[in-house]
Amino acid sequence: MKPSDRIFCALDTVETASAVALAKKLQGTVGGVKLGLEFYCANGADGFKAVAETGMPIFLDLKFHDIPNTVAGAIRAVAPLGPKILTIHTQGGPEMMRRAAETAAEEASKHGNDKPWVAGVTILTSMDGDDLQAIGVNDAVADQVARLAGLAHKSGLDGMVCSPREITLARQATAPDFKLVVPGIRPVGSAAGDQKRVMTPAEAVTAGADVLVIGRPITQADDPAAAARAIAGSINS
Ligand SMILES: O=c1ccn([C@@H]2O[C@H](COP(=O)(O)O)[C@@H](O)[C@H]2O)c(=O)[nH]1
Repeated sequence: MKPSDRIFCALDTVETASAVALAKKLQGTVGGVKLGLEFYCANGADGFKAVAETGMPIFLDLKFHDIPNTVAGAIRAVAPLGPKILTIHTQGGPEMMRRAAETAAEEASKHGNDKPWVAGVTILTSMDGDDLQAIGVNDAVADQVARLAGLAHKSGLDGMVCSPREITLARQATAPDFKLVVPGIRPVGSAAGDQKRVMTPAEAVTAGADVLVIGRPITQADDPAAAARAIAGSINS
């Protein structure tokens, strides 16, 4: 796999036209784009379809977190769009994750699409140990991520979302082919912003990340395609 193919650029905007323009500019410099809550709440399925028309593979990052029946219904609703990756929260528990995985597989075959990877979000990369304690989780971030990783794998998910700092332990708690989707990526010199558990692109790939999710270091650059190329180059070297 080329280093650039591992990069999914987060298009966090409410404007379909900006997302489409950026997706076009990034053609050939990244493996796909990510549409998340901000974009989908503003533009819904029509916005998704407009970006999909550029030909870019799409990671639909809606982080479903609800009872099993509701999450299954949400997956049925977005499955016809044919996303390459979908996210749910692992904290919804094993039954919710099982239903999500089953539903994604059934719906993909019904609509003639490739089965999306269903990836479980563990602990958001914007959180640290103090944030976990504040919500009543007294374990260290690493221990909680390892627990959720094992649960996600046993529940039939295709992969998980974790910070680059937990890649090694996530791999140990799952399997060699379990997809590790990794935000919290900051090239040397980039502002961390609200991200608390970060590493550089090269460090994350060396540790074993399958997909690097990178937003602002690309989208806020003067030349986003050049920024994406520089990131891919840093992974290569
Ligand atoms: O734990 C998580 C889960 C998802 N994200 C998403 O990734 C991007 C990161 O964007 P940057 O601009 O590179 O910080 C963003 O869309 C988040 O919603 C995450 O950061 N952490």
